[in-house]
Amino acid sequence: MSSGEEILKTGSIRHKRVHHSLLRERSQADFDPYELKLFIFDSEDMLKAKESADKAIEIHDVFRTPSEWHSWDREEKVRDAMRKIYHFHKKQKDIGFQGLTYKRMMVACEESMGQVPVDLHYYMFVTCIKYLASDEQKALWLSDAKKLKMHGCYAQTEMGHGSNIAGLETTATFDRSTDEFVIHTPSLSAYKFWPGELGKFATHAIVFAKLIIDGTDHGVQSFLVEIRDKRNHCLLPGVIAGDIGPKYGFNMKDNGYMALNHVRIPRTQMLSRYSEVSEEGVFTKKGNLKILYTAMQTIRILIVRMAFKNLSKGLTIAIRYGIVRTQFKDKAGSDEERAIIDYQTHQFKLIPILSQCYAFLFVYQKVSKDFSDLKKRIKAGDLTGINDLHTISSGMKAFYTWMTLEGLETCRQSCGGAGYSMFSGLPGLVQDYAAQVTYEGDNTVMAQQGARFLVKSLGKMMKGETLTGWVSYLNKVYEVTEYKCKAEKPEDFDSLETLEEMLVVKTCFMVGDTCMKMMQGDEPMQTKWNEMYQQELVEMSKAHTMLVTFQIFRDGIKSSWLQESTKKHLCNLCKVFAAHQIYLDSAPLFECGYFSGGHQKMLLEYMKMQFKLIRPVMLPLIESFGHNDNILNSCIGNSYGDILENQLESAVNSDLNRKDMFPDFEKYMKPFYNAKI
Ligand SMILES: Cc1cc2nc3c(=O)[nH]c(=O)nc-3n(C[C@H](O)[C@H](O)[C@H](O)COP(=O)(O)OP(=O)(O)OC[C@H]3O[C@@H](n4cnc5c(N)ncnc54)[C@H](O)[C@@H]3O)c2cc1C
Repeated sequence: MSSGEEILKTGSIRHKRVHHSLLRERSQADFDPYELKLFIFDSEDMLKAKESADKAIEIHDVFRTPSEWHSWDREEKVRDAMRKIYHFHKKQKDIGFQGLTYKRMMVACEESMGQVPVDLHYYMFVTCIKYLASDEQKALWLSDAKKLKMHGCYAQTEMGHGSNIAGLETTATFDRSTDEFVIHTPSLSAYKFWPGELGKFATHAIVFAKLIIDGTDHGVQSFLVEIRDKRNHCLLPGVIAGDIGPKYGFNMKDNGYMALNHVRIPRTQMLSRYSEVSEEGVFTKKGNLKILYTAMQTIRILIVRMAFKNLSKGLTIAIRYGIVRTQFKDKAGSDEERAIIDYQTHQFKLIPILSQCYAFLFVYQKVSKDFSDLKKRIKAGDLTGINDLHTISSGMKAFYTWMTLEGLETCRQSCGGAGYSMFSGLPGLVQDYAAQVTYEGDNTVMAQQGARFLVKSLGKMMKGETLTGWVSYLNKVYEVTEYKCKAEKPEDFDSLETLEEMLVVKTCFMVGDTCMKMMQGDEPMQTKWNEMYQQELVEMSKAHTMLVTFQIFRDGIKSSWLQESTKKHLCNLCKVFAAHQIYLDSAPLFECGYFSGGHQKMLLEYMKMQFKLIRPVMLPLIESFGHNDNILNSCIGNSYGDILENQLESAVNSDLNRKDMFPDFEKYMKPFYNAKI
């Protein structure tokens, strides 16, 4: 048992006592954390929405997630999610959200509720109707979809075809005699596999299938197919569907499989904003298909948002735990153990992730704004910038989700054994997030889209065109690779201009070198892309994305309305972001002769200097993201710094402790103890 003095030092949720180290670190903020919080949530309105949602959740048990949630099976988790979304809809009018739009409430609540059985419906199905349906179709379907009278899923992936959408096998054959399409799954590899909400819930699916008219293949198109009878929720004739079973994460989601056996739908259910089939069976394309990028853009922006939301959750847990958890006495005779966050290696683990978290936040704000400007331009018929935004967001999708997954795993490891317990909340974060590197375009494939744009851009530049936008730095591609680093001591790296120069030189060298290789030799382009230089292409795509991220982060800080006292810390994080990216892979800078002996060591020393500045404000910087204890649902990352009582309580209440004796113990184990076998 602990002594009275020890007890007072610990955080305790039960006794509403905050750990003294967290109190000290919170009071250490030399900037206004509320101001930063306001900035993160973008507006007072949004922050208020979030705070109202938090309050409503506090007073309504149904929204709260108990610690036992971590050990629930799939069925319990799905039921919990259904219950939450039902009460959210039902009580939205009288639980303190008054005056806020539905969308704002939903955004404010989504994190507290976790995965619910309608998010794919809203993010994918409703978005598809908005972007792919004709005006007449929208008038028919959109309102029902928004009200959930129609619950839809997005059925693209097949067992045999994921990244290569052109290879999909499901067919939609036009039958002129009945004015219908016949949707059919011709083989095992054509089974739809993975769509979220298909397994148990969806009444409708947007099915991606090859359009066949009179034996001619017109490529993949999308079709609205009713799959379950709304009266009894049974599958309709010709539809075979179900849940795909347990997964690495996302286990509260009913990802499904589906085969369609000659299912007939009216001709008018082909989504016809960009292509259409007439009664006579004439296929026509209309509008500019590039506008379709805007549908993808909505999801990609959401993915950038999910990156900093998830990283900030993992970091809130890891930083609080790092401050409260102590190991080893530093000085002989001292009673005090050192907080693990004060070990240099611990700061090396967490501070670069904190810098990435803020970088992604600034990028999210920038691309959201660029996207809404782009949508206005598109309405006026101007598509300028659509390619640029599309390709930079492919790279962001790939590299941010990879970095976030790695960052979350690092947060988990930084909590030692406690981070291995499901009750810490960290394994669940890693597992659920892991899907993001695969869905919405596998990362390796996305990274290559970014690379393709760079190769094309360099080609244009070499033909004499002046590049603009995010690739404008490539205008000086060969000139900058002649630069030499002027740093003679660690302090010389302490300038945003110097750090940008390093990133520019590195990217130019990688892009220039790879593109040169792509231009030489007689091998077919496909061979060069897929067999000879694919790794270099992906690496240069990363370098480009990191450079653009740094630039957006830096410019965002400069142009923000934040006070200098806050900007100073964000600027330090921005410097860490750049220095860490170079430190992780400085080989290209040595290869092109920009770096010489000693520079890597100086860079390391420079990062140590930066870490000293950031360490005292790590807690207020991360707590500004405002994740409350219900959202984190972590026995080690709560706002009280209660890592002992709470951890033990979670353990005591866990599944295996509900029965004194394990089932079948008497039969299989007891005989050993009684020497009977
Ligand atoms: C949790 C989750 C939810 C999902 N939700 C949906 C949904 O709602 N609707 C839906 O339709 N689908 C959904 N999917 C499916 C998802 O979109 C696909 O898994 C994804 O497109 C990748 O396809 P695949 O699984 O067939 O992998 P593959 O394309 O077979 O890729 C396998 C591996 O091969 C590599 N690879 C593939 N092509 C190349 C290449 N050209 N060069 C180099 N490497 C390559 C990839 O990098 C990957 O490592 C979901 C998936 C998950 C995990």
